[in-house]
Amino acid sequence: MVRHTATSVVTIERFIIEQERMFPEATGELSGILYDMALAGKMIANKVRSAGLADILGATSDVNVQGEVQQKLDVISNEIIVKAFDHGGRLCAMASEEEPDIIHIPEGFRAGKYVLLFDPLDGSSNIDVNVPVGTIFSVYQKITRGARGEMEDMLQPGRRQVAAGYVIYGSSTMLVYTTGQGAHGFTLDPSIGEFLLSHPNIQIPTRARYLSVNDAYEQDWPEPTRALMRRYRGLDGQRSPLNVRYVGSLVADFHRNLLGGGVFCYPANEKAPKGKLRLLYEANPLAFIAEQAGGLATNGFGRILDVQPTELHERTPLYLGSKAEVETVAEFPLPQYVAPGIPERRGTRTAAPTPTVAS
Ligand SMILES: O=P(O)(O)OC[C@H]1O[C@](O)(COP(=O)(O)O)[C@@H](O)[C@@H]1O
Ligand SMILES: [Mg+2]
Ligand SMILES: [Mg+2]
Repeated sequence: MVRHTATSVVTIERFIIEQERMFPEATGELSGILYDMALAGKMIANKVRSAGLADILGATSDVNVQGEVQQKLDVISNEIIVKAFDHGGRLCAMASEEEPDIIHIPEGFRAGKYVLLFDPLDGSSNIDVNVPVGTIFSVYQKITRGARGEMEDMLQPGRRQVAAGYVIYGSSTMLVYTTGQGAHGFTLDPSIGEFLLSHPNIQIPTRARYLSVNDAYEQDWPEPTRALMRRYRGLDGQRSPLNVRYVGSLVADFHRNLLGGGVFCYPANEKAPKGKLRLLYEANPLAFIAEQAGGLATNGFGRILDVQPTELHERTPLYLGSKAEVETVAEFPLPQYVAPGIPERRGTRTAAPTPTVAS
């Protein structure tokens, strides 16, 4: 692998090709998917950047499968991604936060061997107030026979992802992705319209600085969760306090913690027994990035990437970020509102996930 520094002028396309060369059997289809995601990211960035000038702020009158009112930019971003991928011959199906069912490749187009799952616009509640938002994506290889993508191809444990990443639309637009060879960040240079390598081989700082949690839900948290948050705040004298930072856009909170060191938490509670965030297109892709950057991700009962999904839009409690802070979760016996979806290992309940080599 060619070694690059943050100052090398390397486009994402060139970087993807160099990574592909490490796999002589590669067909270029996965590289093509990453190109198309970079293109879709640029197109969405364009919309987000000028949102205040065009009539694309605000809500539609439609409610999505999550029961949330769709924002205009949710719908626009979803369309941009579907159009970027529905003809390329690389995918056999897609799934989106904004669509109830699998999105099949239209008849007449060659179906590829991969499936793509995505959150077209993450942090929708922040769109109208100019706070960073993002796009999150996850890619798997098809496992079923036949050309069409099936639900089984979507419901694979996160450890089987072949690629994952996100685009953050903040003070600059960045794309961070992994194919299992480290996590790498690219910054969009608007003057040339190119994503350039700016953060090669990201390593999440082991010494955490930030805690990202919405404590407006504190009254609904069970006692062990409150105790965990007291630990992070240094209130039980076991550690120095983490500084609280919460944007309310998962991508933005995760990105800060990935670069600055920290832990993001979205616990379950009686009212939300599985938390809020979606396993397939929010938790799994960021967990893959976190692990590739030396961090961890758990649902409080085990490694997020080992969860066997059962539904397309299933939710999960999420603790994600710096290794030591995520491992701390294991010290607090969180109540199990629902089965954690992780195959039981005889006699152990290990909240702290132990990353294993992808199978
Ligand atoms: O307002 P809450 O309950 O803290 O939830 C905020 C969370 O919801 C989300 O906005 C959900 O994602 P979407 O905007 O893609 O639906 C996350 O980005 C964020 O972390
Ligand atoms: Mg989201
Ligand atoms: Mg969304």
